Amino acid sequence: MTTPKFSRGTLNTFASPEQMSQVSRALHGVGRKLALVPTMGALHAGHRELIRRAKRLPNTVVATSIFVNPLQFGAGEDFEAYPRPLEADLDVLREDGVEIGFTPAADALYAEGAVVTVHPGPLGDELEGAARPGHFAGVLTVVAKLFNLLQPDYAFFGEKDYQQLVLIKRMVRDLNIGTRVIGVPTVRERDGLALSSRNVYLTPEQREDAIVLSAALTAGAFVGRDGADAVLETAWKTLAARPAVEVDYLELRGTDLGPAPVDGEARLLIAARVGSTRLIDNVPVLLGASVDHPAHPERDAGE
Ligand SMILES: Nc1ncnc2c1ncn2[C@@H]1O[C@H](COP(=O)(O)OP(=O)(O)OP(=O)(O)O)[C@@H](O)[C@H]1O
Ligand SMILES: CC(C)(CO)[C@@H](O)C(=O)[O-]
Ligand code: BAL
Repeated sequence: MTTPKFSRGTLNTFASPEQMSQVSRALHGVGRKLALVPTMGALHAGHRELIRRAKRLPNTVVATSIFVNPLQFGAGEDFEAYPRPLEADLDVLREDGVEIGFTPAADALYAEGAVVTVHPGPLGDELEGAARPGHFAGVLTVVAKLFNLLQPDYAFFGEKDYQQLVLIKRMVRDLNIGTRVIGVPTVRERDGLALSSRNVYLTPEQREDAIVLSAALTAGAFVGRDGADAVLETAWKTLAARPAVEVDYLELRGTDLGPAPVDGEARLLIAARVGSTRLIDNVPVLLGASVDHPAHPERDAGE
């Protein structure tokens, strides 16, 4: 079988997994590296930041996959409603200088009767996994399939989906996958709201309410020096200003999502429902009095 055509400096789109795999092997064969940015489409500035970082790598072809993965959606979730503006997405990829767009159909990616999946371990049932049973098995399975098909040297994921990033890093480590996973800080609107494809579901009023997620996280992180209880109390106080926002969880964890340390780096994570839209966010927190915190002039003046 002849290798499908790949032209440098332009967007090449492939829907066939077999063709995608052939092209990536051919590119590796001529010494090019591959960076993969997996997405579900409806591309926004968060995705574009992942692409921008990938584009910085030397001698590397950037591939973006666009695939709304049925396996990671539970019954009653928004699989059907999820936005799919494919033509606009391909325009974004062209504008950003992406050379490969991989847009498989679900029945091409999943063989009929496929039953083997990647089990995420206990963390897969916590936080997002508690609210979305089976979600992370679906995510890890599709990411493993993408890694197998493209054999990317690098793959970029956003910290907005922090638990997903931790689990993908763990999968790569535990299954000896040769891809280097790179996390990218969350891109936000000017009022702090984390960019998400699901923000389009919000009414103008809900959009106002949604600001409280990032406001609560940053308020909590700001008092990290005073310890875990202070962080959580401050975040909850901020959340109380928007009673229409229904918090699913607000948790302080270690950076690997194990228990938070008394002193050191931690992560504050939230999931909340604004109307019928479920939003997530998280921020880094420095915990305890014995670590160096950024200066806080008013308080430090009194010490
Ligand atoms: N605001 C953001 N900043 C940085 N990365 C992001 C941001 N939003 C999404 N990403 C990353 O882009 C990749 C693709 O995510 P996805 O296509 O699900 O978009 P999304 O906006 O997270 O959609 P959803 O609202 O369904 O979670 C993931 O690695 C995700 O973490
Ligand atoms: C990583 C991913 C593309 C797998 O479907 C998805 O979970 C996402 O967009 O974050
Ligand atoms: N960004 C994570 C994909 C999901 O919510 O299904």
